[in-house]
Amino acid sequence: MSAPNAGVPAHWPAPFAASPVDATVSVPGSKSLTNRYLVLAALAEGRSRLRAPLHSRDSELMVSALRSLGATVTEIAGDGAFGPDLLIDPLPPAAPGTRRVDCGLAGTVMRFVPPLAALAGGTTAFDGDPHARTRPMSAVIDALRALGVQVDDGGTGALPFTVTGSGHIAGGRLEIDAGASSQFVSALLLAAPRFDDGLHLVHRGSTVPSPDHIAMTVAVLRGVGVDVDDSVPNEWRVAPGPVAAFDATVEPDLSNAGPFLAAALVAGGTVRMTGWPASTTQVGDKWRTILPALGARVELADGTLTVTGTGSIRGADLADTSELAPTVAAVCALAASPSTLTGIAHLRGHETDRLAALVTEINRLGGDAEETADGLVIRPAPLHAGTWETYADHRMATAGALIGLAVPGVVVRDIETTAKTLPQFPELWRQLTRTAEA
Ligand SMILES: O=C(O)C1=C[C@@H](OP(=O)(O)O)[C@@H](O)[C@H](O)C1
Ligand SMILES: C=C(OP(=O)(O)O)C(=O)O
Repeated sequence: MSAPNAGVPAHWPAPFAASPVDATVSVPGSKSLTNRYLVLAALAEGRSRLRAPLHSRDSELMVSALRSLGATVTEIAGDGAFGPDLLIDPLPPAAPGTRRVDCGLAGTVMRFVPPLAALAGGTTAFDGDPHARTRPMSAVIDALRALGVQVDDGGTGALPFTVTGSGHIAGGRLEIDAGASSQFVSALLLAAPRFDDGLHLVHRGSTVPSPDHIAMTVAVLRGVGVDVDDSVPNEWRVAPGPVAAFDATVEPDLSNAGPFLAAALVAGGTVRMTGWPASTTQVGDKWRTILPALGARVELADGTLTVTGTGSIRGADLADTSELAPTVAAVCALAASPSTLTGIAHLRGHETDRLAALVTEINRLGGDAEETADGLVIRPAPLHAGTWETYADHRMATAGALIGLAVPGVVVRDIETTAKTLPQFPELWRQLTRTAEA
């Protein structure tokens, strides 16, 4: 269920803040948690309930994929402010036959669902948006083959491909190179309790990116009774065994909270984000250290994170910002001193090549951004009006909106691409800026 954005123009004039913002904001559920819970519910021993889940393009693609494999997903009224809860009845013991799965541009769908398709049996054809065909996939394809699953990809190592499963996977020891995406590790760990012998996964290669997302996978697995040993760096052991049916409430998406929180820094003023968890595995919890490094005051009290701009934005050297990087880069483009972002080379394989996209769009508005081998250098430069291209990337869209808050005349093309994880973005952004508009 996506909130309608009727009347949102293809060329969206980003609201400019003529005065400081002062707003209290809530955002819908975490994409990463919602899609992990959905996968585990499909493997569970009975009916699970997901409270306050995300309803967005990525979560709907996951629901459709699981339904096509034979799971039942039903909407039921709940307490969440952004849509119904979900009841999930797991995959049947065997699902022979053929079906198609549309991955859209969702990394979680294209990486997490193929192992499930192998466990379900039958033949599943995977494809997605045009850019999805260029996203790294070969580690999952090679892993499935090493586990004895037939995968036909025409030799590309990418979408589109077909998975033909026998309905079970023996498992055991497996080596992969997860240097291009943490989702390769998460995909295999999530399915592993259902492998006959479990899984001993070993990563060989350059550093695995986005380690917080792997920690989230391990925590969610443990939460449904799965025994996971991650005590050795770059190795994970998942014991075979049942996945307990569960009733879980999804935390708000702290990565999507980022642009709203950063608005306090960019426009000045205060933004209060409700529902901030006391403890979490979401990478977005890093806003509590990133935003102060860029010049904001941040306070967490009684589940509300309050961010206050101090009137100046300073640059910073920040490592491993993962999916937060586009928002961070937008703030850095408005900073009074240089910034260096490192540990994000793998963003070249995200929804678009985010390093190239950020450099192109920041510089198009008069900025001074440069790609490095593993990130970005952004130096102070006065920005001017212009069009901000989004490349079908939700986080490029929100980054453009953030810059438009401080620079009059920024027009974001295809703001509706935010529907990937936050269909309410244009409306929530409008509410945020209402107090600050000229
Ligand atoms: O597992 C997940 O939910 C995600 C893992 C990360 O992927 P990468 O490791 O490819 O960065 C992150 O960037 C993505 O937005 C979501
Ligand atoms: C990289 C992202 O998404 P995906 O889950 O499609 O990889 C993201 O949301 O920033």
